[in-house]
Amino acid sequence: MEEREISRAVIGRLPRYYRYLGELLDAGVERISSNDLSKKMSVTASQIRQDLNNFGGFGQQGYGYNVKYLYTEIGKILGLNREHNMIIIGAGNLGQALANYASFEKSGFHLKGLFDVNPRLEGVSIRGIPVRMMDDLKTFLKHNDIEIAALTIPKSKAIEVADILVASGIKAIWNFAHTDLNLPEDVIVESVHLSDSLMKLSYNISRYNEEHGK
Ligand SMILES: NC(=O)c1ccc[n+]([C@@H]2O[C@H](COP(=O)([O-])OP(=O)(O)OC[C@H]3O[C@@H](n4cnc5c(N)ncnc54)[C@H](O)[C@@H]3O)[C@@H](O)[C@H]2O)c1
Repeated sequence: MEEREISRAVIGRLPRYYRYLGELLDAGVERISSNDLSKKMSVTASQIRQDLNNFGGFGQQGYGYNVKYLYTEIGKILGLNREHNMIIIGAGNLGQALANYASFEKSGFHLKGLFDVNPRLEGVSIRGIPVRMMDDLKTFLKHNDIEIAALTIPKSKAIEVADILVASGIKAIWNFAHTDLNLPEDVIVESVHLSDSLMKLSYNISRYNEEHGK
């Protein structure tokens, strides 16, 4: 496939296409028109055509899209055709919830370790993965090929711990701590703020109430 610069907005929509196409595949659907996909996803058909044309037009006029091909190609763009090993730093409420969510494995994200500073968590196992102490982190990273670290620790510790991770060779951080990490350019950071999503929900509730005179 031809390499092109794809806008961040389009990239941001790809996981959703990937999810829907995966469901269609599971349901045995081989082809889908942009109109049908549009109805399913509540996105305009022209948006779908525009987005998917970025990748050299997977669709054929009159035939619709080949679901498996599109799913595979979007998966490749999202890097899901490779396995990713990850660790979680901070085995508290959120860290344990992430560790318990087995579905990440289906997309090729393999949880290899959980780390914390709380000695009471040492030896606790989540889905067979023991919580290790931070003192063991450097040695663990030396002997295991880990690409991603999820940071689910208090904000006050995030910068210090991110620096340790980077010094130990981690190249990607999935940051849940509510703080910006100022890391070298070759370290990829994706920050997640569930509260942003909740605020969007709140905005939509207010808008709905206004429109309906409530
Ligand atoms: N981004 C989001 O959407 C979102 C949602 C919920 C929570 N959070 C954030 O995630 C973090 C964790 O939340 P939680 O509810 O799981 O808290 P928690 O207190 O249950 O867990 C935090 C864990 O981090 C450990 N820890 C503290 N310092 C550490 C260090 N230096 N190295 C390793 N582990 C360390 C603690 O011992 C504890 O087990 C907080 O910063 C919280 O604000 C973010």
